[in-house]
Amino acid sequence: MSDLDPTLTRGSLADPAARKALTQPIERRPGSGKPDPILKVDNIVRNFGGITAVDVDHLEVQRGIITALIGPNGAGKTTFFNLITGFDRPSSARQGAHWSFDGRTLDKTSASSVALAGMVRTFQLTKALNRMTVMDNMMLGARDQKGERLLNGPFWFTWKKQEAEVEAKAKDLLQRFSLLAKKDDFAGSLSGGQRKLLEMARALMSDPKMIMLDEPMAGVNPALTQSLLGHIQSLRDEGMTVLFVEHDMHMVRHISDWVVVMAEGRIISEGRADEVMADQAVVDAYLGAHHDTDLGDDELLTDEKMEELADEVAAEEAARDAEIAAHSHPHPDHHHELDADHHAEHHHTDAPTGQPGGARRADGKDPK
Ligand SMILES: Nc1ncnc2c1ncn2[C@@H]1O[C@H](COP(=O)(O)OP(=O)(O)OP(=O)(O)O)[C@@H](O)[C@H]1O
Repeated sequence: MSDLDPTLTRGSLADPAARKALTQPIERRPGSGKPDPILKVDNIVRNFGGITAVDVDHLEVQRGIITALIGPNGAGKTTFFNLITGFDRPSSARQGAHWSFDGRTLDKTSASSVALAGMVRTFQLTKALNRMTVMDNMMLGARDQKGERLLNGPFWFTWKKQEAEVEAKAKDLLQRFSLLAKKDDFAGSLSGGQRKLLEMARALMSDPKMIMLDEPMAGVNPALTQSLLGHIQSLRDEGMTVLFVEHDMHMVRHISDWVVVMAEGRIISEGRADEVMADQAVVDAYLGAHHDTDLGDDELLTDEKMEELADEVAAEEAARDAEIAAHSHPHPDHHHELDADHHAEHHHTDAPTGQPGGARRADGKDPK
C-alpha cells in the first residue's frame, strides 16, 4: 500500500488512464509485487497422487482491477481457485503455505469464512440448483455466504427480520442483471448466458470485495457476451476486484487489466494481455501439439487455420483412443479423488496428462 497514489480511492480505477498508471510500473515477471495487493499467496502446492497440480511460490493480486488467470487445460487454475477459497487444502499446508486476503490470514480458514472475509467465487449451477427458482438461488446465495451463523444460532429472529431486506437486495441484483422477470422460473430453464449472470448475481449477494469468476464466458451466446463483459467491467468500475479464469482469449484481451499465466501448476508469466501473449514462455506452454493455438489474435484465426486445428485435434483424439483401447485395464481414477463434480462441470476436455502446460509428476518425471 505504501507506494500507492492516495488519489486512487475506491472506484477511481474506472478511468483507463488510472489503471494504466497503476500497472505500468509493475515488474513483468512471475510473482511480481503489486502496489496494493488484496490477495497474497505463498508456497501453495497441491499434489494428487504423483501429480503436482499446483505449485505457486508467490502471487499477488492487485486491488481494484480485473486480473485474468489463464493457462492451458490442466494447468491447475481451478485447483488453485479451490485452494485459496478454502474448498481444498494445500499439500504444503504444514510446509510454509500461506495466503492472506485484504490483510487477513486465510491459511486454515473454511470456505464460508473465506466468503465472509469478502472473497467470493461463482459456481456453475449444479443439478440441485437448477431445480430451484432463480429467486431461491439468490436467497440461498445469501444464506450460504452471509447468514449461515445466524441461521444456526440463537439469532434466527434477527435473520427473519433481515429476510425482507435480503429479498429486496436479491430483486435489485436480478434487475441489474436483467433477470427479474425470470425470478420465479427454474434456474435450469435459463440460457447459458443467463446462468452466468445468475451465478454472478448470487455471488454478489454477500457484497464481496473480490469476485472470482470461473470461466464466465463458457456457454454464453454472442448476444449476451457484450452484456456480460459490461457487467464485469462495471463491477470493477465500482471498485470491486475481479479475478477470473477464462479460456476465451478474445475476452481476456478485451477486459483484463492484468494477466497471470499458469502452466504445469506454476505461474510462468505476468503482464498486460498483449505482453504475456507475446511472451515466449507462454507461447511455448500453449503450443506443444497445437503449434498454432489461437491466443486471441483475430487475424490468425482464418477458416483454413480452424480446419487445420480441427484436424490436429481429431488426429490426437484418435491416437489417444487407440492408446486407451490398447491399455483398457481398470485404473484408479485420481480425478475423482476429492471432488467428483469438479470435472463433470467443465465444458471442455482436459489436456492429457503430460501434454505441455498440463500437470506434471511430483517427482518431475513425464507422467506418461
Ligand atoms: N480432484 C482431483 N483429483 C485428482 N486430480 C485432480 C483433481 N482435480 C484436478 N486434478 C488434476 O490436477 C491438474 C490440474 O487440474 P485443474 O482442473 O486445476 O486445471 P485447470 O487449469 O483448471 O484446467 P482446465 O482449464 O482444463 O479447467 C490436472 O492434471 C487434473 O487432472
